[in-house]
Amino acid sequence: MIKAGLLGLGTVGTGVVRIVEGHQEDLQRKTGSPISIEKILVQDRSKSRAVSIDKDKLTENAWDVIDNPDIQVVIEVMGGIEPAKTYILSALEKGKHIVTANKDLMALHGAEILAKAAANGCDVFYEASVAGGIPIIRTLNEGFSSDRITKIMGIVNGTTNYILTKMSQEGAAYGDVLKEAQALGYAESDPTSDVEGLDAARKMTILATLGFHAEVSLQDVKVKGISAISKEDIQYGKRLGYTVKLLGIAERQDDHISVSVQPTMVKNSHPLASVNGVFNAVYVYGEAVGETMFYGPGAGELPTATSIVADLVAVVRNLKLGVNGRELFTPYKEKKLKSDEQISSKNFILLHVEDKAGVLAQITQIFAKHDVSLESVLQHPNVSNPAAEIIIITHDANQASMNKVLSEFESMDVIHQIKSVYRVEG
Ligand SMILES: NC(=O)C1=CN([C@@H]2O[C@H](COP(=O)(O)OP(=O)(O)OC[C@H]3O[C@@H](n4cnc5c(N)ncnc54)[C@H](OP(=O)(O)O)[C@@H]3O)[C@@H](O)[C@H]2O)C=CC1
Ligand SMILES: N[C@@H](CC=O)C(=O)O
Repeated sequence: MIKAGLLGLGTVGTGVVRIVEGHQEDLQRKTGSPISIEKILVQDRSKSRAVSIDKDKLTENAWDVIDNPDIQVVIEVMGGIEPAKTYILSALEKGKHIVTANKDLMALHGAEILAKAAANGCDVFYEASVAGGIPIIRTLNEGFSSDRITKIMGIVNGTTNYILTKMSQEGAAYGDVLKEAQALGYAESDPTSDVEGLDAARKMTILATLGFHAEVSLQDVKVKGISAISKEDIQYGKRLGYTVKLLGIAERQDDHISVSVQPTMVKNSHPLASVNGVFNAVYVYGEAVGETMFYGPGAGELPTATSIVADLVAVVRNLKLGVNGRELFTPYKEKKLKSDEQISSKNFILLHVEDKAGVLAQITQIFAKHDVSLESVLQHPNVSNPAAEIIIITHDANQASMNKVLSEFESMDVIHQIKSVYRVEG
């Protein structure tokens, strides 16, 4: 019998209990052992629970789990940095294996946790920390171990994808859809980290580190969330054949990497454009394999718990073989970040401008001056005031040139507002 301890019995913890109990027979066949959840840490034992559980298993004292000599695996699904970090490091010191869904912790302190695990011969698996039910970490570590990954592009936050889908398809108001996502258990306890892109940035830190084998830190990720996206942006995107998505984008060229999270106009023909609702997808480009994409639910009780219990199975199999602590996938390459001159993309720019002769010529001259070539220009009269809206799609342009163009636009009288600027994919 393998005994596991659970730190947390919220959305994900509840799913873990359901799967371990509901799939017990299959789990035994797959691992050769019965698996039981022995002890569960919660904040409040008196709270009613969504799953029926023997009250004696619940504790408000973390050390009942960590110091329990019968428990071999600790599953951390409480979230946050502290006290989760202290509990995980202490459990590793006691030789216990860790399964966690905590992307905040793995993005910020993954290196320290993996080093402690290596020193103690322990496993640390964190499949559920990125893209909920999609086994993307195992795919990068194992499925692509023979290839050289050059691009990882993902819709890795279910809450924002749910919000953008409802805004785009139903014209729903941002605040109402956010409340729905919270009620469905998708959003973080502080949903600001979802909508401002931080949750996605943490996940991209993890994916870029594993995909490029260099220790990418959260500070390396340029982050912009979805709170400034307007209905106008979504509508103009639609007219031109694009869907607005919050994309995490990690790229590598000649060993220089860039990682960002930003609202992006995705061409409707690109497979990421049709990933809707709480679904996530991760597009991976490998030099040898070419284009691949992995799709599935990115959040929610049972999808996330599926990944957690799969990690638990991996720990138990390793225990049987006596090989725990051998699959820690620590980075081995020096990290070199791309400069703005090396980061290149197509761009969507929406300008509010004065509607008079020669304005378009002035604008296109600025692009030409900085060597930015244009793919299309659309002018639309704004009925509410005597101005016009100009939507420009550029060809691939480097970030440094684009910054110069935008900075010149800011000082031009004929441009009333640089309304939006988005990267374009596809
Ligand atoms: N929800 C999702 O879809 C996904 C979540 N994750 C990650 O999984 C983790 C868990 O998320 P989720 O289940 O949604 O979180 P919840 O807020 O639903 O649950 C947290 C659980 O941890 C317990 N807990 C929290 N802090 C403490 C503490 N200091 N001491 C004791 N117990 C504590 C709570 O106890 P009590 O019940 O008594 O309040 C609760 O049972 C997070 O790291 C999250 O980022 C990852 C992928 C998807
Ligand atoms: N809040 C997250 C939950 C999963 O990581 C999301 O919405 O994707």
